[in-house]
Amino acid sequence: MEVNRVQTLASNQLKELPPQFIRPANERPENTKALEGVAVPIISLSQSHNLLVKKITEAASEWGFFVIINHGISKKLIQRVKEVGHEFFSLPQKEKEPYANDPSSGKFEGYGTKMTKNLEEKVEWLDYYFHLINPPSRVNYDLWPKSPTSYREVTQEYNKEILRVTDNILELLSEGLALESKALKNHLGGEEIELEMKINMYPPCPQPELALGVEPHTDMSALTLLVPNDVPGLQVWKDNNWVAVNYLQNALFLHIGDQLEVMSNGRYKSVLHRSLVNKEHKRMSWAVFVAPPHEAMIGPLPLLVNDQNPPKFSTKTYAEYRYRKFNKIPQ
Ligand SMILES: O=C(O)CCC(=O)C(=O)O
Ligand SMILES: [Fe+2]
Repeated sequence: MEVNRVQTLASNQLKELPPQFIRPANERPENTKALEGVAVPIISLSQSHNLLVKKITEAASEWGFFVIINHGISKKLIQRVKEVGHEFFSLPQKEKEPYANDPSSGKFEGYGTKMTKNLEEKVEWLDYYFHLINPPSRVNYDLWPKSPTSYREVTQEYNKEILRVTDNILELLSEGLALESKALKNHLGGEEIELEMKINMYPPCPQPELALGVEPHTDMSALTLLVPNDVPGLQVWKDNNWVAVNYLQNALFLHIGDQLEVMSNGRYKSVLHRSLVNKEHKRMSWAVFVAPPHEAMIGPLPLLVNDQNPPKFSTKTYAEYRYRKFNKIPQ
């Protein structure tokens, strides 16, 4: 199947944005500017435990988003993750196409570009690469880029490090709900917890004020840990405004996703976010989605509901949740 890649379109020195990328007026960045002078929470993981629990719990409840520093993942490793992703997308087009995914037939992993079925529906200005990275027993390494050759080793090492940080964050978030520290991780499948890598590639865009990189959405994961390149673009929704997230070298941008909002019965907020694109510069970001196995039953945790706090969300398998979200069926 022939897919028009955004990267290919962008390489044609377009002066104008093709119509399928032009957002309705009320969605355009030029009409929905981010609020100036608001800073997102930045949290150091190396501070006193009690203070850390308090800060993370507050940020997860009020923002559903925070920036993590002093997380212990080396600058060098983050740099290498970015380099191997960058190298893959720099390959000639014909070397990338064999990795093409096909979401319409359930093949989500691989190299992808969203397409429209009708002209009303607008598309996003990006290509991506999506694949499972954890647990190792479920990973199909044939679906990972084979070029550059260091891709696999670097990504496996990053998986280990992200798992370690995830464990730490889930413990702090459990404590913030007055739960036993392993509670959230256990409900997310314990050692079967799934991590998925999505590399987002946003080529320079001729009219960025009319387009979106990714449209406003909440992640369906439990958590998402993201590192961008140094081109700004991520914005989070807070108190009825968009707030731009500044680049911070070596930091991890943490999003609370839908599954943690459900499990916490709404105490933690799944953050609405979007990304903008840039006229001169290519933007890239590396998102790791942390999610339960598809067969896991996810609902408000029993210890968090009672007569005064009835469940705000229904309980269903993660597979069912995903199916509904993809097909825009109310949960
Ligand atoms: O590129 C970004 O900063 C955000 C990407 C994103 O939200 C996603 O892939 O779910
Ligand atoms: Fe997202």
